[in-house]
Amino acid sequence: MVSSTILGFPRIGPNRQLKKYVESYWKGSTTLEEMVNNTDELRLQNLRVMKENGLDILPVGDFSLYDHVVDTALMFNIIPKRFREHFESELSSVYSSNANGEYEKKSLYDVYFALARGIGDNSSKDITGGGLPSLEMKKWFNTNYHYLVPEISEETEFKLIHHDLIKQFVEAKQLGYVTRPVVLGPVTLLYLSKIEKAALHEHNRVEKYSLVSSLVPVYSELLAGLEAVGCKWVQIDEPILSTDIDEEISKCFFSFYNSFKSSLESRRKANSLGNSPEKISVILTNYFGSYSQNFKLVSTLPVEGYHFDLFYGKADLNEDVISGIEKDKVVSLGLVDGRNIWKNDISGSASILKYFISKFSPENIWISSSCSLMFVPYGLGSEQGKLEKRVLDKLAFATEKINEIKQIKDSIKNFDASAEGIALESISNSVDSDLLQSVLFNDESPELNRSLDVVERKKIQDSLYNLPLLPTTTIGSFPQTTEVRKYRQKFKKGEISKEEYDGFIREKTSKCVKWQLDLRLDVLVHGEYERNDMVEFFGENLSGFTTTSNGWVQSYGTRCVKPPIIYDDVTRLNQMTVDLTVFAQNCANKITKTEKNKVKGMLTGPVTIIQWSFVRNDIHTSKVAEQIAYAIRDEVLDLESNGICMIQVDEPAIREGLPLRPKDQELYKKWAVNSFKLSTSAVKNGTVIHTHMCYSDFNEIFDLIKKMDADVLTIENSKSDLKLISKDNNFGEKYSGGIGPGVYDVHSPIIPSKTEIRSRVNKLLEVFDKELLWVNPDCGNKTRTEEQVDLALKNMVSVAEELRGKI
Ligand SMILES: Nc1nc2c(c(=O)[nH]1)N[C@@H](CNc1ccc(C(=O)N[C@@H](CCC(=O)N[C@@H](CCC(=O)N[C@@H](CCC(=O)O)C(=O)O)C(=O)O)C(=O)O)cc1)CN2
Ligand code: MET
Ligand SMILES: [Zn+2]
Repeated sequence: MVSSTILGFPRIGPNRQLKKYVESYWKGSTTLEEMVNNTDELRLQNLRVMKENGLDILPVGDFSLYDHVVDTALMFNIIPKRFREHFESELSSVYSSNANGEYEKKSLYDVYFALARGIGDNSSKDITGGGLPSLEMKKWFNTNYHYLVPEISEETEFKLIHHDLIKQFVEAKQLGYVTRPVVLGPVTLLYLSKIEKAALHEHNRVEKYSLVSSLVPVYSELLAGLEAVGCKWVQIDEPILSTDIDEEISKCFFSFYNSFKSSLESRRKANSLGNSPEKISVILTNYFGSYSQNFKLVSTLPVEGYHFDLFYGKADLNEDVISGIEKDKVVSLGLVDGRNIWKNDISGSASILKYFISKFSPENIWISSSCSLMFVPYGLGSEQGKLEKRVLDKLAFATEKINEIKQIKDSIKNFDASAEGIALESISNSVDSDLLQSVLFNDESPELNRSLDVVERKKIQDSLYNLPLLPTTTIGSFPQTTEVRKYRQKFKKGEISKEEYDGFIREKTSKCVKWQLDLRLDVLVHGEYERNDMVEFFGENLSGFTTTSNGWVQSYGTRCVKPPIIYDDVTRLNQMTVDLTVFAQNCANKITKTEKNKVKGMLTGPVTIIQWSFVRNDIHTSKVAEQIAYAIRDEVLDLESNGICMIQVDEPAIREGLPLRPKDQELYKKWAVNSFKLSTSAVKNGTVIHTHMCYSDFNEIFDLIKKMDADVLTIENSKSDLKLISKDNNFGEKYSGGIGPGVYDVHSPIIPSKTEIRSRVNKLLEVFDKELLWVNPDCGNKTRTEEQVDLALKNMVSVAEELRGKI
């Protein structure tokens, strides 16, 4: 019989309990023991829910207190030097304890949360002094989840420093669950990691992947440990297989999986006590796309099964791939979409399943989710009676998706493979039709282009606004304090009136304008106090969207987002931001008694709205982008006609949306760029269009950024080691718009010193024309405290003012 399973389940709990449990421990209002008990209970609750909803095999090790990549790094002792030194005594107690037995638990949690959050946060009063920066955060493939980047150096000594995964397996087994531990694979781990320059003579990839041989012993120790306690299957995640891997990475796969197999075999021999347990099997797991040509390599690896993402990797429903699967392998079919919230087409899924049953033995087939279900909300329970029925009827969140897997399994009960033939053509992909009809695919359309180029526009803009050299600005949001969130919560619950809520937001906004003027910032913002989130807010204000009351998804650590759902055609019903932006501009005019300081309008662009929402899948995404772009375009024009002459359209997710394989990227780039241009190009040449990006590698999307044709680009830069401004790139010569690479990292609670900011600006001045350079933080201020923002911006403005006289 086929088995039902999933690759992973949401960790945050049905009501974001993870956030509450972990954050209250950080604040010191609960003890470590309470936090551990609470989160253990959450983890066990997940197992119960998975089982009750019909799964045969449950994942373990998919749960995490912060992030599964940092979990893996810590388990294998990948701890950067700054933390190893700081926690020397704690770590030695961990190392000296018997990994099987009890180690000093607190020590390891301290190290873990320090890696994730850094040391020197605002829980200590020492917010200005140094501190240890956390690991860098990066996007997990093309999702809005962020993982922590492990740092490997020549001093890294891979070793298995605890046995928590084995303990979790045993615990689940004792509770009667059949489970499959989930482990991040070695090649993907290296791919995601940062190799400290010290480890390499040249920053050289060959050496990075050669480290894989040192990972063989730790993985084989872990798997041998699991085998010894009766574990039959382990899921090794290698989503890097959804990208085009090169020769080096292919070799790395080949060498790891082969050496690992023999290493495990020697451990078995060494440990053999007569009654050796059944051998553990590996299911190699790829998701977010197809294996495509990588399957040739994969099919030669000594693993016992493969997982296929049959939602985003439908290309694998192909004779070449399927004929490469040996008959005795397990095939795990990712039939239920782990990235989106629409109900499954059960009969379509059943057809795919039937096809596989006609080729492989049912005992060797698993029905699964395309990827972990952590990218969709926990369950529809709390939406009942709140969401419109016609929308609710179309949805399946994580819990319902498990149920769908069971339904798919049940639907083939009476299927007789020998009687009913299923042709491959009947289950493989169809091609999109009338795509090219959209204005987004017509580069020359006047709707997409401004009448003057960026250099000519700058001349007009300079004459209008009289900004100083190195103008200072912020990215938009100001702190979303507990007070702000409480007011919004009360308003949503009906405890305060709309008038009272609006009054409070205006008061915050006017104070924020005064604050910025006191700081002597040149271009102001209104602060975004009225927004719960930069995407959800627009979802609440545009037609065709709906928002949920509890549809949270983890974005990083304990931070979550509530992606809106796009279920119909999108139109703008009313002005969304004009009132408050004009209010902020009037506040500024009143205070300065001039119209000198401009307030920048603040909107989110179509690509980011799409990327951070759950999008309908009955039309091509570019069509949805076109609809949103027209709505934003109307808003931009209304802001302009109400006197707002600088307008920022944020596109932080533009890099994240880039398809994983180069062959799919051109189409995306076209509609992504043109939907931004459609949103912004209707304004007068004197109106300054800003855009903002973060979590992007500037190098990778430079051409795309240039084509967007914004007047000013502010971009995250401080965390990525100033890669952007390395002189070799010549960006200074190639980019002719205004540019504001962030001069400090807003995601760290540590206050940037003037020295640090000055050194960054000076480096930027070596690369970019001083007439084009802006001075700003690298992202919005919403997650910081007001005190942190005040100190950081004071330093930033002071540096800009000093330098103006000197350059
Ligand atoms: N969608 C999206 N994706 C993004 C970003 C982004 O800004 N938006 N930024 C990047 C980084 N990601 C981030 C993701 C989340 C948060 C974040 O701070 N999230 C908040 C929730 C923000 C929110 O929507 N809050 C709501 C709901 C508030 C809430 O939780 N209320 C409490 C009660 C109020 C209180 O006492 O705090 C409750 O319901 O229990 C609001 O403000 O209205 C959190 O998890 O804490 C920050 C950055 C990349 N991806
Ligand atoms: C994740 S990008 C954030 C841009 C937004 N304007 C803000 O300042 O919060
Ligand atoms: Zn940002």
